[in-house]
Amino acid sequence: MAARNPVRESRPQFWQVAKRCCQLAATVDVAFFFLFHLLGSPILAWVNVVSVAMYVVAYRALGKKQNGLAITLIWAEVIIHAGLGVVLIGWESGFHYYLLMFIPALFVSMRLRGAIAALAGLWGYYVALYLLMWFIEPLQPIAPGPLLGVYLFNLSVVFAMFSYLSFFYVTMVTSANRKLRRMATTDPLTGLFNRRHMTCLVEKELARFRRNGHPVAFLVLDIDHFKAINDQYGHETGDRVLEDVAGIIKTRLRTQDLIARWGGEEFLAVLPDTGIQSGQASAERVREALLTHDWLAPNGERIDLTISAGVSEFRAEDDLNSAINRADRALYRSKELGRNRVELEVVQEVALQS
Ligand SMILES: Nc1nc2c(ncn2[C@@H]2O[C@H](COP(=O)(O)OP(=O)(O)OP(=O)(O)O)[C@@H](O)[C@H]2O)c(=O)[nH]1
Repeated sequence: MAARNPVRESRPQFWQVAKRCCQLAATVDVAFFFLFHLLGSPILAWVNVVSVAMYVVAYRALGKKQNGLAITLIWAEVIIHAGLGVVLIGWESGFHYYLLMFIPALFVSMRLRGAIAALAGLWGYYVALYLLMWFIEPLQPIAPGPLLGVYLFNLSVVFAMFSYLSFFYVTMVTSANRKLRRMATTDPLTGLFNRRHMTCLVEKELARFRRNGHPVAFLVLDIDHFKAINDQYGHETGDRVLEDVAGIIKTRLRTQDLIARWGGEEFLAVLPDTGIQSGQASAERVREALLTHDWLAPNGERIDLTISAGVSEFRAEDDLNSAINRADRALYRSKELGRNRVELEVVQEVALQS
């Protein structure tokens, strides 16, 4: 049943909270069982035994992902229990507050149209109960003192449950936002910035560069013969290599450096406050770290992994693309000159100077 309902399947945290609520509600009902015996209201006392049984079944149903059955049981329990509580000992018992707990839960557990229909039904039931108690006296009234105690107890439980639900909603929304932001800005495999986000970040960095004139170095790093690694050891090993390469690049550069997965096996690093010579030194550091790392395939074979890199420095007349293009040209030269090396884009600079 649950598998056919994408709304229910898409909010697993809600169903975790529903399980907790079942535990909490069952505990409260056990307390009520003894309380109403003491207060001389046996019907309400025994209602709690049925309630606990319903919560146990609902809890187990949630565990088996039978969410439809669970929500039906929880609904039935609260509606009957709240109704009986009000009819037997009066509106002043505060049992009706439990009905209000459904309002936020409805919107999380149902599609909008269903939630609105259920909300209208809930409102009708709540109002009908209220009006009924205008015309009839409670069927099993209890003394004013205990009635006040029951009211305060119910009010406190509803306060606690609302707080818990509100805390849950805020936590869920915050974590969903964080996840969305991460998905929108990072590459899932390596955890580095993705190309789109990197472009935004670098544009900001370059605006800063234009203001204060500090140098910015661009490093384009590309794994050599990566296709052969994939072909020989499989795509999964290729993925693991990419993750590890990203990790090593990160550790070898500074925290303020911006690093992205720019293409399949190509990485872009933008180093603020770094001239072309320092950029070259950083690229060399990365290249050596990757060269000396022990790259082992799952079968224990050693993988020979090297990278080639091209380095350029941002110039006042550049835009993002022209600076990257120069680093790319240097990278091509590294590949042409035999790979496993770092080249600078000096051609254009010489041309401009002459
Ligand atoms: N495992 C894995 N492979 C990828 C991924 N993205 C791109 N590739 C592979 O990277 C390889 C890149 O191959 P090429 O562009 O020929 O480059 P190369 O083999 O590294 O050769 P050179 O760059 O010339 O040294 C291709 O086989 C892609 O399938 C990825 O996310 N995971």
